[in-house]
Amino acid sequence: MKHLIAPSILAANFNNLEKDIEVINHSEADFVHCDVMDGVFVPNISFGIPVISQLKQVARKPLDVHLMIIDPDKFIADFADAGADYLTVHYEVCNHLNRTVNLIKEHGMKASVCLNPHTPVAVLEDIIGELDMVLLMSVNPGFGGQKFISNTYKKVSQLRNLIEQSNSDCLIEVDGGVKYETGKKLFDAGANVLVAGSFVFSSENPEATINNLKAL
Ligand SMILES: O=C(CO)[C@H](O)[C@H](O)COP(=O)(O)O
Ligand SMILES: [Fe+2]
Repeated sequence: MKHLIAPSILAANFNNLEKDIEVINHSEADFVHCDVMDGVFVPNISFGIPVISQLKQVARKPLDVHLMIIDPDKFIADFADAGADYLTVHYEVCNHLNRTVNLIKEHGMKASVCLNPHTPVAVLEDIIGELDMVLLMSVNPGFGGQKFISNTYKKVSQLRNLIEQSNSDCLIEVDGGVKYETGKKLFDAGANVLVAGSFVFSSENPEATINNLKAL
C-alpha cells in the first residue's frame, strides 16, 4: 500500500512561503497540499490562483489543490493553467459531479472528490471508478489546527472496501488533525495520503516531521 505525505501550506509562513516550499522539496513529501477557501463554502478565506501559480515555479512536488469553494466548475481551467496536478472538489457543492470530474480530467489534472465529516462514503458508489483520489475530511473544513474526528477511521475502511469492489486504484487521502498517532491508525485502516499542516510547520524540524510521517 502506498504511503504518501502532503504537507499543507495553510500552516506555513506566508511571509516566506518559498522557504517552506524548499523544506517540502528537500523532504520525502509527495505532494504540496494547497487549501483554497472562498469565505462562502467555509467560514475562512485563504489564497487563490495567483499564489498557486507562483508556488508552481518553486515546488518540485505535484500540487494537490483542495478547493473549498462553491461553483468550482467556473475555475477549473484557471487552476489547470496555474499548475494544479490534483484538483479536489467538495461533493457538497457539486450538483453535477460527473460533469465536474470529467471537466477536471479534460484539463489534464487528476480528479479528486472530498467528503465533509458528515457526508457518507456511500454517496460515491456510482462515481468511484472515475476518480483518481478521494479526500476524507477529518475536521470540519475551514481551519488548520483542529481536533481529529475519530469517525474517520470507519470511513477509511468503508472507502477501502468500495475501492476494492470497484477494482479501481483510487487513492484515499485524509485531511485534518493528522499527527503521528492518528496518521499511523489511518495508514493501518487503508489510507494512502496524509495531509498535515500545523503538526508539520509548528514542529521544531518540519522536514524530519514529514519524513517521520512518511515512515509510519
Ligand atoms: O483543508 C484543511 C482545512 O480545511 C487543511 O488542509 C487541514 O486543516 C490541515 O491542517 P491541520 O493539519 O493543521 O489540521
Ligand atoms: Fe485541505
